[in-house]
Formats: sequence, structure tokens, C-alpha cells
Amino acid sequence: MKGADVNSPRETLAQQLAEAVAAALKADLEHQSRVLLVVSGGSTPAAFLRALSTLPLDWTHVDVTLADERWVEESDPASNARLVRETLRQNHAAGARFVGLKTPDGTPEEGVAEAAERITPLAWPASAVVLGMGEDGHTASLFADSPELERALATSEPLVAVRTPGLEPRITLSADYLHRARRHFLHITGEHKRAVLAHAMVGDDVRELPIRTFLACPLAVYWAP
Ligand SMILES: O=C1O[C@H](COP(=O)(O)O)[C@@H](O)[C@H](O)[C@H]1O
Repeated sequence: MKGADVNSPRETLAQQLAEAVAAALKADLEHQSRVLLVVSGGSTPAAFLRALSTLPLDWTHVDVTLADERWVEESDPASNARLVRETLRQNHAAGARFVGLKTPDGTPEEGVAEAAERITPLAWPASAVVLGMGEDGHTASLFADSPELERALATSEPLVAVRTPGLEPRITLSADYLHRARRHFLHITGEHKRAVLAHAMVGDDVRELPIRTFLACPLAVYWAP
């Protein structure tokens, strides 16, 4: 079909989000020597991160870190650092500096101080935070059933070690640090997540659906079926 959009809705969404994020980084590079981008892990961001890697900008002045990380080796398929390495750190974006959250320590509780030392000197406020959302309404590693949720929502520390029943130990940026960004994007796909977000929008209990903590400020929602 000549002239038809051959990309799937999710690929088109990823490209549009990548263009918006690249524009934000470029705009801030006009008046900052370094800029910071915070990206999420999981399965949704791969197409966005690949698309972003192909966009030209002064990547050597861009730092990239994660909204959260699973406490697994980078060789593990669950590693968010691995996702960034395999998708973003190529093409034009190969020159970006990635600052990961996982340390060699055995647990996130042991590693949290070193990880905080790594990320505190970065160019906060971040130019952009690209959040994801699980089907349970978690974002980053702010989980409703995590005993550390209260602290992660309230602390002004950058990072919190998180234990969630049934999941690997994790480390997450605190809500405060995630809020510290010039622009917030939410990248989600599928009918289930649309319904979860719609439900989140009509209530205000952040402890039930942690994504709600980002609904009180401007949030650009990128959704496709
Ligand atoms: O565990 C995580 O889940 C969310 C959503 O992941 P997805 O696979 O449903 O896209 C993600 O935003 C977060 O960074 C990640 O660690």
C-alpha cells in the first residue's frame, strides 16, 4: 500500500515519544553543559529507546540513568541496565554516559549508598523522566504492596531499596527525585494499562495505585493499543 504507515501503532508511539524526548534534551542543551535523562525498564521501553538512539543530538553531553533497577547482574534478561545497553547505547546515542543503579553489593540495601553517590552529582533536575507503569499501577519500583512504599513516597533521599513479595529485590528513585524533572512522560501500551490509568485518574489514594503520585503534575501520556 503506497504511502501507508507501515509501522505498528506501538512503533509509531515509540518514535513520537523519542522525538519529544530528543527535543527536550536539545532544548535544555541550549542552556546547560550537561543534561540528564531518566528512563524506565521492563518490556515497554525497548522500541522507544531504539528509536531515541537514532536521533541526532549532542549525546556526549547527555547522562542517562534509570527510574529503577532489579538487583540482578547486567547479564540477566531482567536487568534494566542491560535493556539500556542493548537498545539505547548505539547509533547516535552511543556517546551518552550511562550511570546505572546496580552496584557489586549483594543486596540493594548494601548498595544504596554507593548508587546514591553516583547519581547525586548528575544534572538534576532531569530534563525528562520517562515513566512506565505495570498493570498493578506501579511505576518505577513504587509498588502498592512494598513495605518501603511509604518511605519511597516521602523521603528526600534519592534512592530506596525495595522488597516486593514475589519479585527480585530492587532499587528505585524516590518519588521526590522522580518528581524533580522538567518534563514527565508516561509510556504505556494495551487496553489493560489504559483501564488502570483511567481508574487511577478518578481516585487519589497513591498507596493503592502509586502511579497517582504523578497525576498531580503535568504528565504527557503516550499510549497505543
Ligand atoms: O518492573 C518494572 O515495571 C514497569 C513496567 O514494565 P513493563 O514491562 O510493563 O513495561 C517499569 O516501568 C519499571 O521500570 C520496571 O522495572
